[in-house]
Amino acid sequence: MSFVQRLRTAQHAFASRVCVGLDPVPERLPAPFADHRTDPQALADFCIAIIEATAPHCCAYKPNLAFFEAQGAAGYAALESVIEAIPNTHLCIADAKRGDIGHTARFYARGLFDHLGADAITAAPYMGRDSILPFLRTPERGVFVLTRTSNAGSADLQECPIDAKGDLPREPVYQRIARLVQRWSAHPESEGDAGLVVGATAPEALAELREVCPALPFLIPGVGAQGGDASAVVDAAVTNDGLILVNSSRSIIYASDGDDFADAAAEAAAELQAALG
Ligand SMILES: O=C(O)c1cc(=O)[nH]c(=O)n1[C@@H]1O[C@H](COP(=O)(O)O)[C@@H](O)[C@H]1O
Repeated sequence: MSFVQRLRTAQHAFASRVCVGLDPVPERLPAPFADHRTDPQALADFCIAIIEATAPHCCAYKPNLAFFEAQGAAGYAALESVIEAIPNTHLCIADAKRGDIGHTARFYARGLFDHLGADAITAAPYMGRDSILPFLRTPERGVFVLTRTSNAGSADLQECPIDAKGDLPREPVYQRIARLVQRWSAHPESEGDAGLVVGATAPEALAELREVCPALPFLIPGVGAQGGDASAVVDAAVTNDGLILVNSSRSIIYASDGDDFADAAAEAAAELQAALG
């Protein structure tokens, strides 16, 4: 089954468009971990408790590799056990933000898909088609390409106009990225699915990109801690064909710093699930 079909199935099964972001910061681990916050095993135990509590309210998890790699080899082992704990009914998006020449990208793909077992990954488009296509050569997997990101500096490059080229119009860089991702997705060598990463903090860009790419799945971070509005996201980006997967990390996993952290995370995930309809 294709990545998009699997995502659709998971979204139906849990009636949820929520992706829970797993971005564990040792200093922020809740009270039950107070005595061993710097132990990478605590990162794993915390994330696994979050997964168990939030599973009924979400369809996917997005571990961001940075938070695990920061702990070295033991942190990477923690990441492996966290990914293993994600139920088969849910998808795993490895937030790795890769982007390198094709030869190297093939090995990134191998590590993330074959070794870690991610269902999809995130990648940066700066190096163009041969940096993305290797991720699309794996059947049943997905790659979400950074298109219009949620952060303060996103406009520095992404909103710059870019000249017309061939049948591509003059347009802002983020729209060009979307058009190119659509082409890469339809490339004869592509066996996986491509999608866009579009921040919830720019709902007008979300709506524009939905016009450009009516059927690509969108991974949408930026609700919760970054202030994006869930209902604006739904208005801008939901269509019959185009799935949205809305990620929130801090507002769910740190909903409480007490003994009730897992219940509080479940409640925060359920609230986002309800807000996304
Ligand atoms: O690729 C991403 O997931 C991503 C893209 C983007 O434009 N903005 C963004 O915040 N992210 C990631 O999404 C997560 C957002 O975390 P919270 O702000 O805590 O919900 C982090 O892991 C970010 O690295």
